[in-house]
Amino acid sequence: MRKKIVAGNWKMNKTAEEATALLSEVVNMIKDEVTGDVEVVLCPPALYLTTARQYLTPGGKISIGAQNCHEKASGAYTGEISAPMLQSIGVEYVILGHSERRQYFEETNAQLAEKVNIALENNVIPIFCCGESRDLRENGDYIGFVKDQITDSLFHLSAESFGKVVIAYEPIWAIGTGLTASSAQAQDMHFELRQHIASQYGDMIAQDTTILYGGSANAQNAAELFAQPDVDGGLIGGASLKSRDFTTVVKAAQ
Ligand SMILES: O=C(CO)COP(=O)(O)O
Repeated sequence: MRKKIVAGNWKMNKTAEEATALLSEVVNMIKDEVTGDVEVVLCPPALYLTTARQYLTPGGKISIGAQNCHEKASGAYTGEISAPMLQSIGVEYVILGHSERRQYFEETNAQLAEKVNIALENNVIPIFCCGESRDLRENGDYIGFVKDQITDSLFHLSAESFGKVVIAYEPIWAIGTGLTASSAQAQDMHFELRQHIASQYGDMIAQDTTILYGGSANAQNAAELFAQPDVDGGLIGGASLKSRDFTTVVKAAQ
């Protein structure tokens, strides 16, 4: 049985004081209200990862994730953060290949393959993001495009390593726009991606791969999205910045 996961990507939001308040609210609400089998991954800005760690109880439902890491283990890369550093402070996950990083920081599929490698070498689980633009959705082979992102950045992995990766399908046109993919659109793409994974790694691994949906998922639409057979949870942006909304989304996945 594959894992259900709801991850909150805070992006570049919250001062230290605000972050601490949100962490404490979210941790308490999840502890009190979420009884089912769903893993929660909080991905605050890197500056607050150590603080986030201190709020978690060992063996609990909540893990922490970074929003990015560098493809090298260490060195003269001013301003960057490496996978060994993340591991050394107890970070379990790292978001890689978010469309904002692809767009604003020109991350390529080949570079992301290196980031995936170094994360896995350091026991940090990649949450690998993929997704098409609006233009591609309307005018092109958007399914092929997203499959290629997965092929180019992940299909060099051994079956054992691939089995650790979490995929997040985030159509760019749905991110921060309020334009959620319909549950049918999400299901169709997740089904296609699972078939694609099966073609490389076989049906067992494909069935065990957690595929999250991201893009304007919120307290109102999460239940319908997560009810789709191939949607295994969500990667949540805006709605992860409010403790009540985020907890409602998490509950929708249990
Ligand atoms: O990019 C996202 C999560 O990584 C989605 O953001 P929104 O939920 O704000 O659309």
